[in-house]
Amino acid sequence: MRKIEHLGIAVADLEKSNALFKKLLGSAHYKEETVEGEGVKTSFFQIGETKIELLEATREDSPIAKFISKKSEGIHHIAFDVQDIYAEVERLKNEGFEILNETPKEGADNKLVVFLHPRSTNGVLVELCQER
Ligand SMILES: CC[C@H](C(=O)O)C(=O)SCCNC(=O)CCNC(=O)[C@H](O)C(C)(C)COP(=O)(O)OP(=O)(O)OC[C@H]1O[C@@H](n2cnc3c(N)ncnc32)[C@H](O)[C@@H]1OP(=O)(O)O
Ligand SMILES: [Co+2]
Repeated sequence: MRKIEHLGIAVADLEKSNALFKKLLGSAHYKEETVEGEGVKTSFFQIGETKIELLEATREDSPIAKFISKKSEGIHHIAFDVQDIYAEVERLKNEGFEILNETPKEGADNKLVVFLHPRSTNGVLVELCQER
C-alpha cells in the first residue's frame, strides 16, 4: 500500500454535499463521474496527497443506497493506492483477507479497483486502487 488514495463518503444528495464540502475544504470538487457498474455518482476533492470521494446512489440496488438506508450518510470506505493490484490481491488473500472481486473492476478517476469485505478488516470496507 503506497498511500491513502481516498476516503469514500456516502451522501444522499451529491449537489448539496458538494456545496457543503466546498465550504468545509475551501475549494470545489475537481470532477464528477458516474460509475454505472457500481450504481454510484461520485465527486472528488483533492486534499494534499489524498482525496475525498463523495458517493450518491444512482439506483435502488446501489451499495450506497443500501448503506444509507441501513446506517446513515457518512464514511463508507477507505481506499489505498497500490502499485500492482494483482500482486496485492494475492498477498492479501494469503494473509486471509476476504476479497470481494478477485478480478479488478473499473473504478472512478481512471482506476482499477478491488474491495475487501469489511468483516475481514475490522468492520472497515477497504478498496484497493491502481492507476490505469
Ligand atoms: C468503484 C467506484 C468508486 C471508486 O472509488 O472508484 C467506489 O468506491 S464505488 C463504492 C460502492 N461500491 C462498493 O461498496 C462495492 C463493495 N461493496 C459491497 O460489495 C457491499 O456493499 C458489501 C459486501 C460490503 C455489503 O453488501 P451487503 O449486501 O452484504 O450489505 P449488508 O448491508 O447486508 O452488509 C453486510 C454486513 O457488512 C456491513 N457493511 C456493509 N457495508 C459496509 C461498509 N461500507 N462499511 C462497513 N461495514 C459495512 C453491514 O453493516 C453488515 O454487517 P452486519 O454486522 O451483518 O450488520
Ligand atoms: Co472509492
